[in-house]
Amino acid sequence: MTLETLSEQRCFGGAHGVYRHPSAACAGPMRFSVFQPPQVAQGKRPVLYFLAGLTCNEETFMIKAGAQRVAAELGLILVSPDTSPRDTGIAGITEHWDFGEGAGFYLDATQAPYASRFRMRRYVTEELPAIIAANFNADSERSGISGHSMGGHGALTIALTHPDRYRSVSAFAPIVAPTRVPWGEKAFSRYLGEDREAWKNHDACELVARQRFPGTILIDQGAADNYLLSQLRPEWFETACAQQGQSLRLRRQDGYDHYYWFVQSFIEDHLRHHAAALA
Ligand SMILES: N[C@@H](CCC(=O)N[C@@H](CSC=O)C(=O)NCC(=O)O)C(=O)O
Repeated sequence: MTLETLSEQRCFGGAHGVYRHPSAACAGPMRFSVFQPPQVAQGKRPVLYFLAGLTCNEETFMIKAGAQRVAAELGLILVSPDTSPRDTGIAGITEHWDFGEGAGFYLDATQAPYASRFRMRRYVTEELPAIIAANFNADSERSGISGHSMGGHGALTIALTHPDRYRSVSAFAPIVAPTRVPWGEKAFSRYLGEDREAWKNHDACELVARQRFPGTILIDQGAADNYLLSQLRPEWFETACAQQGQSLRLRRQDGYDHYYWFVQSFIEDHLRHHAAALA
């Protein structure tokens, strides 16, 4: 596998880079970004994967969240993948902002014509970690995962499915029950077909009822989020966690909306949450 460096720049004593590589999972080129803290010069460091939301790409989190200063202090490597394969050539795939390119929902599509390219679950959980381990000074045994909105859904569902691979999880304004809200219903019916039982494997409320994550899940949610009632419904996850005995720290932040002004206001707490679990 060849890893192509698209850019690499010094940042808080470490480096920020954007990379491209041929992906077996997504059957085409994929891009991701990495912040390496200065401590990678001394040895392997823990890794935090951050999954961005609808319409975002591999640079959104790195440019807008302002995470690098504290990640440099904590010695955390940050990795943010693109939100879907690109230039797939699938008919109509760029016509919607909440489905298709830029909206991969961190699952492996089972339906034609999407199944051949939209395999973001395999990409994020298998292919990308192997690339990070092979090319960066990363301690793969100490990996955490976080995300925003669609990416919060990705972080929660991936951590709840693979608690053996991720030692910490957090989310900003996550879609916690995609099987019951319009964004999820639209994407899942296309990527996964009409069998709603299969959808449940990608729904954090359903997954937490099956098995607990061995650690506290941290979620921040803006109380003035325009998507709160229509798409997010954190109280449904709060109830599911309470029923399962899952440790959850859900913080409702007065006056904050859905966007990266909100994410950048609380990213430090999330980085410290992960660093403590990955120490
Ligand atoms: N239709 C709009 C809105 C897209 C949008 O709100 N994207 C959010 C994530 S929503 C859930 O996954 C986002 O993170 N936007 C980037 C940002 O910088 O805030 C559009 O097309 O822009």
